[in-house]
Amino acid sequence: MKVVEKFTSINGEGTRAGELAVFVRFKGCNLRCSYCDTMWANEPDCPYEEETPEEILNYVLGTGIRNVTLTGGEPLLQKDIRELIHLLLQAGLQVEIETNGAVDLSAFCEERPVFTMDYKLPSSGCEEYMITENMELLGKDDTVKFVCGSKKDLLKALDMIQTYNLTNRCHVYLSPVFGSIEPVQIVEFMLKHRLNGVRLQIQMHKVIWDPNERGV
Ligand SMILES: C[S@@+](CC[C@H](N)C(=O)[O-])C[C@H]1O[C@@H](n2cnc3c(N)ncnc32)[C@H](O)[C@@H]1O
Ligand SMILES: Nc1nc2[nH]cc(C(=O)O)c2c(=O)[nH]1
Ligand code: SF4
Ligand SMILES: [Mg+2]
Repeated sequence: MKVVEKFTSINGEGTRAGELAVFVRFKGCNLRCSYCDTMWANEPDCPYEEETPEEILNYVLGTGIRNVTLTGGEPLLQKDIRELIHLLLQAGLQVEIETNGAVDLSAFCEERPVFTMDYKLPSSGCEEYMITENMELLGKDDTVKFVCGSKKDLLKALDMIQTYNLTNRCHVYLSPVFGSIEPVQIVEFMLKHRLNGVRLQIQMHKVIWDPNERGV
């Protein structure tokens, strides 16, 4: 598996935000979002370590931390990702996958990690690649995250939340594209549309550390 970084931190996003977590970031992505904060990991010449699922499991176990986030890049494109998920779950770890909404989740639903799935909005430039059938596969422990950079993005997120009845299906987060929309604009939008059951999320690691810092 192509690993570009592994580190321990607090999870800055998602339902376990604020809890300790181990991160494994994989190389490569099938999208190119306008705002991507880890584009470096997607570049063909990005250095990586080739690691087996067993080696990754041993690293994770060695940290003594029980939450594991697999991210990237797009983690679900790694050839051995199912084997890795299997090993981590078997070890009793809490496994979260950050995925981009452009990979069919049906292949990953037997042995079930927690999915934090983006729905890429218009300002990402990648909305056309969204597999909306994935919405039907999500359950109460999963999350749909809308990373919003504009008013148009917010309106599209509202439309998707209503169309797929998302707040009754899973967790729903609105998160600003870091630095390009004021969080207060999202709060005002939530108030205006009475978005009960939806949460604003700010990436905590970008507040705690330099926003461009890697490995945190
Ligand atoms: C870097 S991606 C990796 C996982 C997967 N490729 C995806 O897009 O979900 C992890 C999360 O960071 C979010 N993200 C990336 N760049 C961001 C930015 N500039 N501001 C806020 N969130 C960002 C993505 O939308 C995604 O939810
Ligand atoms: N601290 C911290 N929390 C995170 N949660 C999701 C991350 C990601 O890049 O997917 C991330 C990250 O890069 N750092
Ligand atoms: S899908 Fe994720 S990793 Fe890929 S370009 Fe978009 S934000 Fe970056
Ligand atoms: Mg990140």
